[in-house]
Amino acid sequence: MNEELALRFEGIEHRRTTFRLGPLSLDIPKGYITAIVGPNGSGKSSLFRLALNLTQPDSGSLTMLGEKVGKYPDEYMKQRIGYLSEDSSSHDDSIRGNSKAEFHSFWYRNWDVNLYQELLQVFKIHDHQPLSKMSKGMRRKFEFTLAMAHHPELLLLDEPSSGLDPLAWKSMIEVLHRYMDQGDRTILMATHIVEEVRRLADYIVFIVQGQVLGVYEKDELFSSWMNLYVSCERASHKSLENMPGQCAIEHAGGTTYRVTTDRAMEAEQWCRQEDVAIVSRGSMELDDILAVLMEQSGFGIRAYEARGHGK
Ligand SMILES: Nc1ncnc2c1ncn2[C@@H]1O[C@H](COP(=O)(O)OP(=O)(O)OP(=O)(O)O)[C@@H](O)[C@H]1O
Repeated sequence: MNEELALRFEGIEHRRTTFRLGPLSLDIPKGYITAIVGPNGSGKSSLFRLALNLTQPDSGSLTMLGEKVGKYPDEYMKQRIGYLSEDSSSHDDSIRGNSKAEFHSFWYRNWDVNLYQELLQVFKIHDHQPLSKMSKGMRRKFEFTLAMAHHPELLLLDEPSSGLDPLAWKSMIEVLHRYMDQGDRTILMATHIVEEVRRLADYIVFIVQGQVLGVYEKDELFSSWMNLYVSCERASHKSLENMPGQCAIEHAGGTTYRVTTDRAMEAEQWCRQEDVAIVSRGSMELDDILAVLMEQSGFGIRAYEARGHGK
């Protein structure tokens, strides 16, 4: 058993009529924030449902906080986890916020009424309303508050900022930073928001069509991926293909080419050696990197068209 891991997916496969997740293996380190990033329908929420034992894999095994998922009753594991699902449950619509909180206080051993009240104030929530009467953002903030208030060791957040206004989003980021400051806490979050990943994540997992494309340390990822605009007499598609980490080459006019590399430092060194002038450098955003990775793995638009589809 690895004490350093919050979650371990080992050879997990989950088949549905129109979708197959895996087979995949994935380690989520303890003490860090990991963001799962991928297009709609790629399997992010499915990973959460498997971790929470809401659905079971067809093969493989899953370990969470050192325990095999499914070995103990869910009630035991859920004491240690805070979960914010993508959608609110309609079963709770008629319940008032404070009644739901009362239920949580009874059920969770570590329920912290002071933290609960503090977060209500931070997010300006009035918990006497029925949940169905709260606005989408209000309800999201309330459910986030509930997920936090029993001091979970592990937070599973499925698109946490969905529906939040910019001020509430900032508050949420601060609350999450404060949560992590306590040490030995872990967050696994699914998100489409690039800025959220930039501000929060230590690690990034890219997932597409049920397959993990890679796990990356965030700062390393952003510093190693770059668009280099290069120019030289000899510059031709052919010679630039030898640039280290070269992932894509596009003619940008005249003798200038845009080369995408995932090994920026080595690529620049190569340019100096080969007498290729670097005209400018462009950092890459997460969605650009994901698009290139998808092309490389055969999941991208070009790869799709090359297989004779989409014409
Ligand atoms: N209850 C279900 N029954 C059958 N198929 C399902 C069910 N829930 C999800 N799926 C399918 O599983 C696939 C992955 O869905 P999932 O919700 O895990 O994706 P996601 O990455 O979280 O997407 P999004 O970014 O849109 O939230 C989709 O093709 C979806 O249609």
